[in-house]
Amino acid sequence: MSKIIETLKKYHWDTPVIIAVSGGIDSVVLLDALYQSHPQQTIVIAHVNYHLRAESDGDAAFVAQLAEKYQAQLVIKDFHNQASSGIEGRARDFRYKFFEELAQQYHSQTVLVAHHADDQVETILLNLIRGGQLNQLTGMSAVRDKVLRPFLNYYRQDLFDYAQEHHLSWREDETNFDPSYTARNAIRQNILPALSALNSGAKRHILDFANQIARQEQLMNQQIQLFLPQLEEDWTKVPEDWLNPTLKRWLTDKGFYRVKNQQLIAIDHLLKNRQKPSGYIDLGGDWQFHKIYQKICLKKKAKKPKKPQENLSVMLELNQWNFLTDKPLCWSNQQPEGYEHVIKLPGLPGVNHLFLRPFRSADRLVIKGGSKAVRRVLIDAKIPLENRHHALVLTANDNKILGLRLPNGKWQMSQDSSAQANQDSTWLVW
Ligand SMILES: Nc1ncnc2c1ncn2[C@@H]1O[C@H](COP(=O)(O)OP(=O)(O)OP(=O)(O)O)[C@@H](O)[C@H]1O
Repeated sequence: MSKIIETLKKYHWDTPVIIAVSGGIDSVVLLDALYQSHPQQTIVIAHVNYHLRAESDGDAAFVAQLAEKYQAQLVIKDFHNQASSGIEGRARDFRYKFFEELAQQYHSQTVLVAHHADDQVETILLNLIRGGQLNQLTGMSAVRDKVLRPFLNYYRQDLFDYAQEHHLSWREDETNFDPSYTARNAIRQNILPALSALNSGAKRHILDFANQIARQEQLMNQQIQLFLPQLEEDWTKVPEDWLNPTLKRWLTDKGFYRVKNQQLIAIDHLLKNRQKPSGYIDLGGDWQFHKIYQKICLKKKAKKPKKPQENLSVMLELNQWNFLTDKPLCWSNQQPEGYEHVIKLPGLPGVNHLFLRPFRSADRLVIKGGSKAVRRVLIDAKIPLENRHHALVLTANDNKILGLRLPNGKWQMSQDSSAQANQDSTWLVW
């Protein structure tokens, strides 16, 4: 019995099985071998008529004949291309979406496609020259969701031999032979033959490398799984060499499959930059990667925050409640009782009003033995960059800063030793 049939016999599928048949030699061989190896299996043939070549309708008619020959059900879906570029990708997406719909409709867990070892080598080389992530060099997976590729260990020649031996006929796609048509064709027609002339084992060696990479990836993944919880809890706990691969996995787990190398490098720089305890990197779309001290997270790009007008200050009048902050705030000269939060202010003789306004870059708080820039206070209090503009300073007149209200609602007061708390004391309450 043919090795190919033996290979298929090893699979046990629930019925029905969906098989993607283009009418080309690969899928014709797969269909025949499926039929021979699983004679009791209910087979559903899925075919997409792309209407891209003059022969497209002929292909569909040929596939209909195959359905009769193998007593299979047949579903043909028409693809009407409206775009002028990116047809290949669009056609592929359309095809896999169609397969998934069919699988649901027929309650099937299995969609067979006939990619073989030569397709795999071409895919690996294509990915290699396009650039991207190392794991793309492992090529197509033998199983992904419901899609199964049982021929990845067989070369085109093996399928050709099978077709000859079993007197099969198939449709030829002339565009497959035109190297100017796609990069894949150029690899198939020119580059792989040239590589094989240099070393007859070239294709096998490329596949071997891909398998080794896949195994390394597996090992890396096992280790990365252990680091993922640490990354979320406190990224500085992840050993430096593992940070980048763990981040990559974290991003893909969150649905970011197409993060570019440049972006990963930028993220790496941001994390290691001690001068910048918080910051972000654009990931494309509306998303950003954020570092906030030891935490990392993904955030939707904030709509440009309205920068508070720096000169906008709110006057606090004695014993009047003010609603500028999330909890109403009052400056009072009456001994406060029963308030959750009270701050005692030094006597301010002759002062009838206080002001609350967004901080300015030159603002400084008085501390023991000197002063400290409000900007620095915010950094030391680990207020993320994007929240800092919510900080408010309390002033008696424009220059004398009594205190700072942090965006997290906490206060830091100036420690002005010249100002005595006395019977003229006032209080801030909220
Ligand atoms: N028109 C089609 N209708 C149904 N199945 C198809 C069609 N074209 C291709 N397939 C399935 O996809 C397999 C791969 O086909 P082919 O190598 O032509 O596609 P490709 O465009 O290189 O594929 P991919 O984009 O999936 O790598 C075929 O063996 C077949 O199982």
